[in-house]
Amino acid sequence: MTGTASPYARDVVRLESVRKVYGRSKNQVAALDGVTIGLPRGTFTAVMGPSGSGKSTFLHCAAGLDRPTSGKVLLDGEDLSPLKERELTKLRRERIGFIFQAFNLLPALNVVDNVTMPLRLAGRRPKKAAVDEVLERVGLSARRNNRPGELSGGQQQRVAIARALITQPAVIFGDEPTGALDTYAAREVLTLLREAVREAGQTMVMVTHDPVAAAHADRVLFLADGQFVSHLDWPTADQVAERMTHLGAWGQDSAAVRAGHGVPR
Ligand SMILES: Nc1ncnc2c1ncn2[C@@H]1O[C@H](COP(=O)(O)OP(=O)(O)OP(=O)(O)O)[C@@H](O)[C@H]1O
Repeated sequence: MTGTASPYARDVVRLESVRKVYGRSKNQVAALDGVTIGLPRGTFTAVMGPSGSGKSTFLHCAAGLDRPTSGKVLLDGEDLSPLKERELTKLRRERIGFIFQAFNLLPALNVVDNVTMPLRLAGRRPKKAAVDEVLERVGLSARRNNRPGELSGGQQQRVAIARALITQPAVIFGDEPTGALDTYAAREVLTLLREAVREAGQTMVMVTHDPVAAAHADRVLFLADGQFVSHLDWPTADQVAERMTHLGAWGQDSAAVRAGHGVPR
């Protein structure tokens, strides 16, 4: 980028005044209520917030899976709003990686074929060296011919991480990527994600309910009622948990906060 580049050029993902409204008239819900935020290249961001605060909606809008009601989403400076469905699908396939709680692997395919699926869908021939490297990175070189059903949950999620990394996407979005894993496997997966950011300059955005998972991020953003209300840089899990408690995320406070501020608009 040159000196004339936008001051936001380092943001891989940028949302500007994004609103996402579901429903009609008095049943309307502003799931995102005017969100402006930039996610810089090579950073690991966790998004937390009480149930119903808009985390999934944020992820879906930021990843081009859903269109905002108003406002803009930019990926590497490119405005997604004018893109047609086919162009969005291509962009998601080629420039965005996804990791889901439920792994979403194809059960009939072995590890290598699952990992290389995004390349083949994009009409690109997988290079053996690149596949070997990504399997090595996630510690699955010895399991390359196994099917998902023959792997543990943590190993399956590592296959999904390899599948996300192989296209060298601009950004990887994780939707509760450790939600189905035990503590040990979750820590392994988070360490891998952290390394992909630190060593390979990957940009990573993860929605999570788990303060321990969030504490692996550089920055934790807190959503409440469709707006980012605060953040913590390099927090401990305890600091994240405390902030969540203040947002009324756990226990009786949660219902009180939602009833008080009213998520529906
Ligand atoms: N398709 C939809 N139709 C109507 N309302 C929706 C739809 N999707 C989400 N909402 C509403 O938008 C708000 C935000 O939902 P969202 O799923 O983004 O929250 P969340 O923070 O991800 O919640 P959770 O932690 O429980 O998964 C909620 O009030 C929800 O009921």
